Amino acid sequence: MTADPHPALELSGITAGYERRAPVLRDVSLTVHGSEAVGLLGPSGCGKSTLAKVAALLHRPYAGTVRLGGEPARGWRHRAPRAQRTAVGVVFQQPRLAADPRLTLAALIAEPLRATGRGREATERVRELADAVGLGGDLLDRRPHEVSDGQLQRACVARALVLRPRVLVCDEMTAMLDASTTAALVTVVEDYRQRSGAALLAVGHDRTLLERWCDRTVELAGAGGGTDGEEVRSAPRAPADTSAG
Ligand SMILES: Nc1ncnc2c1ncn2[C@@H]1O[C@H](COP(=O)(O)OP(=O)(O)OP(=O)(O)O)[C@@H](O)[C@H]1O
Repeated sequence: MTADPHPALELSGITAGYERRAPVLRDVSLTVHGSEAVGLLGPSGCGKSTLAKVAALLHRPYAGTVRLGGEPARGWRHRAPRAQRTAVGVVFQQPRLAADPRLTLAALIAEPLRATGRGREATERVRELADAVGLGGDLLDRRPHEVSDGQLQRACVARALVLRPRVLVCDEMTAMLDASTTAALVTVVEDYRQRSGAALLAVGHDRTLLERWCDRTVELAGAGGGTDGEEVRSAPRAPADTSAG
């Protein structure tokens, strides 16, 4: 790949952990260029989700730098500047933990627009995204407890795309889904990326899926007490096919 002075996402020397305990990640670096899809693999507990949260500005590392489009992160969680927070869309593994149970699916998808003063765009954008993720009938009017996990995850993917992020972080997005919902949601993300040129960091355990889906995969090591260094293994993409099975 030619030199890219402003990669979509650049993690440099990230050392991160929880409550000042021993770091889970030590000096991990990873760059995802615009339009690139990178799959992040590694054993359970090695820190993949921690790195995903750091990338999404949701977890402050002990040390290291996150750059979005070349700009260093200027805060974490709600203290991150709006322009940086909204540049990253995130989908988590468990939609029930991520979704406010009081909101209808329509309100859930629209909420980032309303929170950024763009509520007027909500009706059209929700309709557009609901079509894309396959939420039809009265599903948009239901609350999370009235829909299946797969339907709720479809809404969470739509929500992650609603502000047209430059970077998407999908943390085990498909781990709870059946093969056809997995294939549908991967297609939605890929359609969005092809149209927008957004970068993707996809965390998962399903090596076959990530190697088909992504341009390359990287592997965090992990054994005992944290991940050191960066790309332990990097595999090229298998022939294009985003189906799960
Ligand atoms: N909120 C937290 N507080 C304290 N420790 C945490 C917290 N979240 C994760 N950890 C610990 O950090 C380490 C890395 O967790 P993380 O979820 O990043 O790993 P992972 O590679 O995504 O695992 P998995 O593949 O099982 O989802 C684990 O030892 C975990 O117990």
